[in-house]
Amino acid sequence: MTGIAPVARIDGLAKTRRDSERSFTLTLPRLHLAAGDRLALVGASGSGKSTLIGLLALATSPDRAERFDFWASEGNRLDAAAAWRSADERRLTDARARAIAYIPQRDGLMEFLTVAGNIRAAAELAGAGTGLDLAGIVDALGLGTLLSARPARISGGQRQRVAVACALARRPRLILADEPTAALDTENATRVMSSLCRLATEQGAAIVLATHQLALAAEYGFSVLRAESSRTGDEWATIFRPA
Ligand SMILES: Nc1ncnc2c1ncn2[C@@H]1O[C@H](COP(=O)(O)OP(=O)(O)OP(=O)(O)O)[C@@H](O)[C@H]1O
Repeated sequence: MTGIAPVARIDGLAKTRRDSERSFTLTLPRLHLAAGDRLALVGASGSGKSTLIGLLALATSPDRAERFDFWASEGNRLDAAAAWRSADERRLTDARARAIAYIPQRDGLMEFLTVAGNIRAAAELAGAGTGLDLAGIVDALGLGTLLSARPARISGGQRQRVAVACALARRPRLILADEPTAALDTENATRVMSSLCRLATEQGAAIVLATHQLALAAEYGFSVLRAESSRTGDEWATIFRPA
């Protein structure tokens, strides 16, 4: 994956999680992402996709990172490996808030705000409210008639499109999506994926998508990092490698 504007360059990343019964180690030898890239993380349940999303979100600290550079804007490189080593929470939080949007499996909307209120709140929280083309995003996602509705009154597919609108309204450089279409039927999954991909491309954002739906990811031109998992006794391990 190469491109003009880098978003993340990660080499030699590792993270171990332990509980009383077992340990799980995730290794990511290399991931270089540029603006406009589309990458799918594919693997069985428990193989570490969500853990990797947390690492990419600058939310989970790596145990080892030979290199972990993140560009919150063009020309503005954060050495996240150094920031984690020195516990520089402020710089990590700032980059995360400004440049990374997250779409969960179920939408995470604020029930007490209307659809329009949710989208505006997402933009304001990321400091992206000024000059936001709210109408363009709303039109592209077919949400025009729903703006004054509360989330409880709209369907699962519509809610997920609002979640995509919230992510895009933040004008992120990196969109992390954790199985965003898993709870949707085929028609709604297609609608969410096509609008997400088209608008992210227009904005120049990279997308990283955790998914079991390899066919859907292939259809939208995602390259694939596959989880290769192994087990020795109570030690589990996954390496994410290009498929
Ligand atoms: N906070 C934690 N403490 C200890 N182990 C954890 C923690 N979170 C996750 N794990 C373990 O890490 C491994 C990877 O979990 P993760 O949720 O990243 O997988 P996943 O591929 O996203 O799974 P799914 O597709 O089911 O969401 C699992 O074995 C899980 O038990």
